[in-house]
Amino acid sequence: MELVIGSGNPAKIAAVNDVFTEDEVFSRDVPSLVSSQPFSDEETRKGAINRAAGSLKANSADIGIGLEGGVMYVEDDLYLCNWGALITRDHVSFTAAGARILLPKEIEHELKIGNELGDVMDGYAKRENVRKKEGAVGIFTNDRISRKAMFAHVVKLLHGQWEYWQQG
Ligand SMILES: O=P(O)(O)OP(=O)(O)OP(=O)(O)OC[C@H]1O[C@@H](n2cnc3c(O)ncnc32)[C@H](O)[C@@H]1O
Ligand SMILES: [Mg+2]
Repeated sequence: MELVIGSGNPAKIAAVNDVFTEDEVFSRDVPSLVSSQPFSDEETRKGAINRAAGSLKANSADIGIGLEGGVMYVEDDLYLCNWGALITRDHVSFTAAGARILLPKEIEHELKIGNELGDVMDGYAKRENVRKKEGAVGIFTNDRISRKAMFAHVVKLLHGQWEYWQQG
């Protein structure tokens, strides 16, 4: 089977490869059609769905996958949130959300003034390309859960739902 992931981000591509080990995985950097820093569950989920749909248009694969990172408020606290979508060539779609962790107030401030989390994290952690490697989730969990591992969990949720649906 052929899959296409709607991102050029290596952490996202590796997450799909980790779960769909028997399949051929392509990647296409397609637009999420939401803001570059989604600020709610709704917007982040929509970005994942748009990327899955867009990747199927850009490639002839059987399945398109979209993974999107964002942030969302619970009362006054800002959390990292993550969403995934899997869409088949026949337009059957599945969605799932990943881990959430609380972000420090200083990160919240940077995002509120318009900075993207990926850029903020590089400055905060004094590392480079955090978004393509351990991610904010890796930094704030002391490298125990990487961005790839977190997204692999989302992809597993998608894979499982699709398998369950296939069994009728
Ligand atoms: O190439 P794409 O697929 O767009 O990869 P991306 O790293 O930009 O990832 P998203 O668009 O899904 O994430 C939206 C924003 O949130 C940032 N972000 C989300 N989760 C992150 C994480 O765990 N670590 C670092 N940045 C993160 C990301 O860099 C963007 O600024
Ligand atoms: Mg992005």
